[in-house]
Amino acid sequence: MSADMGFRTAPAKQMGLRHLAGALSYSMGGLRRLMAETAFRHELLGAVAAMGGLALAGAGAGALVGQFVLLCGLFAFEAVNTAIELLVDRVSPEFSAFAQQAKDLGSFSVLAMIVANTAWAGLALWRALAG
Ligand SMILES: Nc1ncnc2c1ncn2[C@@H]1O[C@H](COP(=O)(O)OP(=O)(O)OP(=O)(O)O)[C@@H](O)[C@H]1O
Repeated sequence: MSADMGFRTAPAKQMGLRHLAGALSYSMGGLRRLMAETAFRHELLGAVAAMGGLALAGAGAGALVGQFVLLCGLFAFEAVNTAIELLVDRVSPEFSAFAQQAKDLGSFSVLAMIVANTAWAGLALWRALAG
């Protein structure tokens, strides 16, 4: 059986700090998988531009933290959307209304976060430059 097919045995359950270290390591695996997505790499570039632009414009700590939190939300939604796409492609490789709706809903969740990030960045930049 191949590891690529997802047939590996699940690791044994850990407790305490080992559980925390395991969870961190699984999350880093998710991040590595997310880096393979073009959309996520574009969002990372946008994140650097937004945080860098706000810092250069002299935005306050509140504006920077707000942007950071919204960017974390965007990355989280992108990760969940990618997971949905993987599951849908596995469950319904053929055309189906279920697959289309599931993917389009995931896609909309990412779009909503992009709009929220853009609105925050625009307002914070305007306030920093005007004030
Ligand atoms: N199995 C399917 N059945 C029906 N519609 C699908 C199916 N797979 C994808 N679609 C639809 O086709 C469109 C494009 O989907 P696709 O997954 O290719 O999006 P994408 O953003 O290009 O994906 P990727 O993240 O791979 O670049 C979407 O509207 C999606 O809902």
